[in-house]
Amino acid sequence: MKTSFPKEDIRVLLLEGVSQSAVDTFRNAGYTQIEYHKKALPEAELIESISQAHIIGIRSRSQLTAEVFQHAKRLIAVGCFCIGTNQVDLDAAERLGIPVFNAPYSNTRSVAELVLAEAIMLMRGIPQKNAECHRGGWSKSAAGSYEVRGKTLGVVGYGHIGTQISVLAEALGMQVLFHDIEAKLSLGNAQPTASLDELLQRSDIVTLHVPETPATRMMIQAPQLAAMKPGAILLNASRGTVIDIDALADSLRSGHLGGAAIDVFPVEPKGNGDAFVSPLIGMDNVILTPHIGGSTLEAQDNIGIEVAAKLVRYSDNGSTLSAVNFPEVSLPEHADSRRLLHIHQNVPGVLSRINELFSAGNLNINAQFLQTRPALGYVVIDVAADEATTQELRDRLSAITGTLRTRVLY
Ligand SMILES: NC(=O)c1ccc[n+]([C@@H]2O[C@H](COP(=O)([O-])OP(=O)(O)OC[C@H]3O[C@@H](n4cnc5c(N)ncnc54)[C@H](O)[C@@H]3O)[C@@H](O)[C@H]2O)c1
Ligand SMILES: O=C(O)CC[C@@H](O)C(=O)O
Repeated sequence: MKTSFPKEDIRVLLLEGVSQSAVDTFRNAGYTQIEYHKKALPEAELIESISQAHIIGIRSRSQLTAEVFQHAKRLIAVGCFCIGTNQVDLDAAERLGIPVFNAPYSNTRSVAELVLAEAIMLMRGIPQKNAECHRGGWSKSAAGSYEVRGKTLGVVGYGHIGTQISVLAEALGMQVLFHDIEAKLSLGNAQPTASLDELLQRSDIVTLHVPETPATRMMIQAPQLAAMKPGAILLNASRGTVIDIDALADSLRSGHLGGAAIDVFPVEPKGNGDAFVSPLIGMDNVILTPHIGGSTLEAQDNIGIEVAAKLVRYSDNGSTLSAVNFPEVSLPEHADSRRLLHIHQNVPGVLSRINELFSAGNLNINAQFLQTRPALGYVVIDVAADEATTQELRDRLSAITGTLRTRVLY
């Protein structure tokens, strides 16, 4: 479809080595200006690049702060090629009328598989045995080595990842407890606990699958670690801010916890080759991985397609379905129509002023869809008008008080 702003002029900035499938999705949709970086950019470079970009795609390392958004004068949309969106100031993006998209499901199975594999490895003491063999040692013994069958797994955050782990763990013969702030339907025989503390006290293995929020920051500190069973195992593939990492190192050093597998850290290197620093380095009973819980080729390939397709859809047709910070609107295309987008502060009277413009011009609206959030309204309008009239309408729509952005799509 011919868009009013030529696709070849739309600049797409892709950072952090997002999958080639994202690049292919943009190219197949007619987007040719794609700037691709394997790493996250340092802030000054990010600001420079984002000031030219219409669309940006990131993973978990690029911090899109309110300050960065101030420089993003041309930006129309953000794609997080991952689940977490804590690296983006979603409110700042909303205030500027910029929708943010993510991939809420595509890597969840990969995380679930890794976590269960780590649970089994740690229960057998394999990380220690592996390290000893590499040092030329030999310690053939069953001491401290257990099956996971019959053990209790505590899942904190019973969402897309937590529930999959729960089902797979039951298939291995484990008992599953879970704790969530929302009421959740138990899958299989999993049981909710009355509190986080109860889960910590009753579980042999605890695995964390909460998002980064003010409530989950430092959710696991020294008292929570002390509440866990002696010899218990802690797994974290959620966000590095959820655990007090120094307290975890102390607990492991004291021998209270039996082991840990940590994929996410309070401070992570910006890219491959940069130094990794952690108080957990050198502990044989700790599996350390470089934030790769969701990094399988299958997951990254699917994420690339999913998020790029959402960005293309928004850019081509205005659909904001599944945006995480924006009113969700999707309107089928109408033959013989031109499509206008109007993003505005959600204050009374904007829609009536919009519609007054159309009736004053004696213009027929073929379709209209409005959706609001507390701070923001988004209306998509299909109008029977020629190109010049539509552009003129756009100028008038832009002058309505409270307008944040307007676009003529086609
Ligand atoms: N290591 C990786 O590579 C990797 C990959 C994917 C996701 N993640 C992280 O894992 C997190 C979880 O992913 P998901 O797909 O399961 O998300 P989800 O949104 O489906 O599930 C999160 C669950 O946590 C619950 N929750 C929120 N705050 C809570 C609190 N204070 N106490 C208890 N429960 C709380 C929610 O109600 C929800 O059920 C993501 O937000 C992301 O940060 C990491
Ligand atoms: O790919 C990444 O950088 C982040 C992966 C994961 O933490 C997510 O939130 O999906």
